[in-house]
Amino acid sequence: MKKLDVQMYMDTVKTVEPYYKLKDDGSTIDTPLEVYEALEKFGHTSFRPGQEKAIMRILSGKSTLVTLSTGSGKSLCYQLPAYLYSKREPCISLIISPLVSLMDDQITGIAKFLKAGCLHSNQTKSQREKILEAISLGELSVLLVSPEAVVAGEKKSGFGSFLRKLPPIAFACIDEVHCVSQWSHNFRPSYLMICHVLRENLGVKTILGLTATATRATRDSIIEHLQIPDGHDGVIGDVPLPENLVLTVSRDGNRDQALLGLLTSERFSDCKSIIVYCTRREECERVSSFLRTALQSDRPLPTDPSTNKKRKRFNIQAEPYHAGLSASRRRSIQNAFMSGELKIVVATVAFGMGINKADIRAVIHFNMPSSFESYVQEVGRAGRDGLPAQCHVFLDPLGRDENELRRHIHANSIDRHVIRKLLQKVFLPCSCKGQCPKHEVAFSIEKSVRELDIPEENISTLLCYLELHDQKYIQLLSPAYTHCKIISYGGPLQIRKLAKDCPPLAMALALHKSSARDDPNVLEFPVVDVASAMGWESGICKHKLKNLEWTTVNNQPKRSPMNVQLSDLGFRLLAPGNLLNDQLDEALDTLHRRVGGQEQKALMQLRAIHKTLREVAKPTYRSCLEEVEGDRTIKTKVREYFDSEDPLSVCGEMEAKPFDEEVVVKDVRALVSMYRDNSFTGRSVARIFHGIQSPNYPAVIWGRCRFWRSHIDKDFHQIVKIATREIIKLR
Ligand SMILES: Nc1ncnc2c1ncn2[C@@H]1O[C@H](COP(=O)(O)OP(=O)(O)OP(=O)(O)O)[C@@H](O)[C@H]1O
Repeated sequence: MKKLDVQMYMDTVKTVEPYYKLKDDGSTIDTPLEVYEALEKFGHTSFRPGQEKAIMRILSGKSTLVTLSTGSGKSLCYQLPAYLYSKREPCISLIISPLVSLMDDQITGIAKFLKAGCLHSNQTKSQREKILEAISLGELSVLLVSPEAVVAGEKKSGFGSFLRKLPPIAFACIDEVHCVSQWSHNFRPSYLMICHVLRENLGVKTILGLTATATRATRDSIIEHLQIPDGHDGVIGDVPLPENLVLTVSRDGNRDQALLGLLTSERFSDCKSIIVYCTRREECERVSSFLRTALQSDRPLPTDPSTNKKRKRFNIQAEPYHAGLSASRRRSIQNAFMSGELKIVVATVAFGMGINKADIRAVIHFNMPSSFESYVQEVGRAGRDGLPAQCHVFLDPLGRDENELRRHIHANSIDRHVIRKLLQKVFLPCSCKGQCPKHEVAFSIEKSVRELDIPEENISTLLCYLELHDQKYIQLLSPAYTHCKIISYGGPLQIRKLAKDCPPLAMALALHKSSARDDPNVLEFPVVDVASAMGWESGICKHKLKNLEWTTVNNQPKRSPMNVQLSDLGFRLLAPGNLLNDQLDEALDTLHRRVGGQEQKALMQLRAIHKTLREVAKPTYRSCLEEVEGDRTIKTKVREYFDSEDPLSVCGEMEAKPFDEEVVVKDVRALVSMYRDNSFTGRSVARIFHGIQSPNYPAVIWGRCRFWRSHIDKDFHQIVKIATREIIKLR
């Protein structure tokens, strides 16, 4: 929404007063009877730890962070207040959840008396319209939406427009709220903006954050984002890792055989639903077919000691699951696993986000997890029913897993000169004197991705950082088409004739005159250039231009001989054009520091978990079959990590391991001379050597090059340095 629209919208928004008043000292009142009655309505006789406090805080209008382990009953913390608020007055509670593919399932899980609906981009138009109608009729008490839908709320039409139709919002709940701070930098840029939009654009005062994993540092940053009035006192949490999980680690030389041994051992053989996590897609495929073959062999049937009868032959089916599979294949594998038909899923971490299967009995990390945060989240998918569940990590004795995970981290780092190029697209020079009111800027997403050689998501993130910067450098607008092509079937004269009544067309013609033009019947131009030359908003220009396709004959609308095509979706924003060089440098430094900081942090998180797992790992899986006293050590260490003021201090100094430069130098030269047409940078060479794909160097093509992944064991930044130096020498 634009500022003015926001103001108008905010003026019409009726705010919802807290359900209960706070005591004079700012604390919540004692829990009234009606809250217990509501609890009973949800089918429970008593609160689980943390629930009562969270519910009373939300009913008293105090923003709160709930960090409870998976399966501990976090949903009630928003469902019960939503129920009471909606009983008192017409209002809605907004639940922001990143799990778009599972929203429909989440709705099914909500008690029927609490009218809930969801809005997401995977719905058909008619499904969406039905929900919108229910919203406008005030029939819904709870609405689940994706973070993107909330942030896209500035659009006048389309997906984001529903925000204007909402009844007063009682409170908002952000699920997986750690995304605000932890991996949001590349996971979902929109998470960075949510709190801002909720507060500024939707007038939400109370926000509830839910997560299963948050270190102290993450909690600190969530407290800041949610503006929790009483800081850490407003955090309700338990120690991650439920007691029913049995955790072990081993560092077997032959992991395939060890995995097989583990699965057929007494500890795991009765587990009916198992997730095996691998880092790479290829590994998922390989391990699942290995398991299928190995587990379905005609081995003699084991005897069941209780009945003394031969047990049924293993009916194990293992299937891979990763982002490289088609959506329908992924869905059918997920469904088979959920229904219990499929026993083992060998998956990348893409599997499991929001999987709500209470009886997953085991989670095995065939490759080590990338941080304690991911570890806790991934093992937390097992044993949600509270019954014992088995978890095991295989640690590569040679540390190759760590290299593999490091690749993923480096994939998101960005060169300083690339950030500078992006800033040049954002801050276009203008001639404003004094404070610039900010101009509309739009640039093609596709072209920028190619030019900067970084994915769209990373560009969005950088733009979000600029918007959230203290200086509020820019204001992001929703993406829009940037290019206009007008084809006149009535010849060039027709274009000029219509230009008389269509100022944007006249301006396009004027601007276009100076450039060479091949076909006189065709006029092509960037819409924002025309808009800014006129001082109009590009949306209005596009509307006027699109209207050229219609004419009125005898008071009837009729197609004109013009065809107006809008194309090339672009990032769109408002930015000042007269920033001083110092300010530009500052913006550049901030972004570069932030990206570098994220990379450094992820590397340290990886190192922290690797170091700890190495300390607790048994030499082989066999030592983990019966005695599980190691379990205690792991749990203590994980808890220490989450409670520590400075959890990453366990890593010590990060030093790159020295390596033989000569080999790398030789390979850089060979690569550059082999592919002369490519304008390599130090980073693009390092990415190839580490097997990291980018928009201009996709794995499907470069994966065939002999240098792909050839130096994965060497420090990425050292390779960037060496390659940059060699490329300059070769020029
Ligand atoms: N007070 C309670 N008494 C008994 N059972 C409860 C209570 N609160 C919640 N539950 C039950 O606990 C189970 C898990 O709850 P829920 O799905 O809310 O967990 P969660 O913390 O949101 O998990 P996740 O992290 O996976 O989202 C549900 O079956 C729910 O009905």
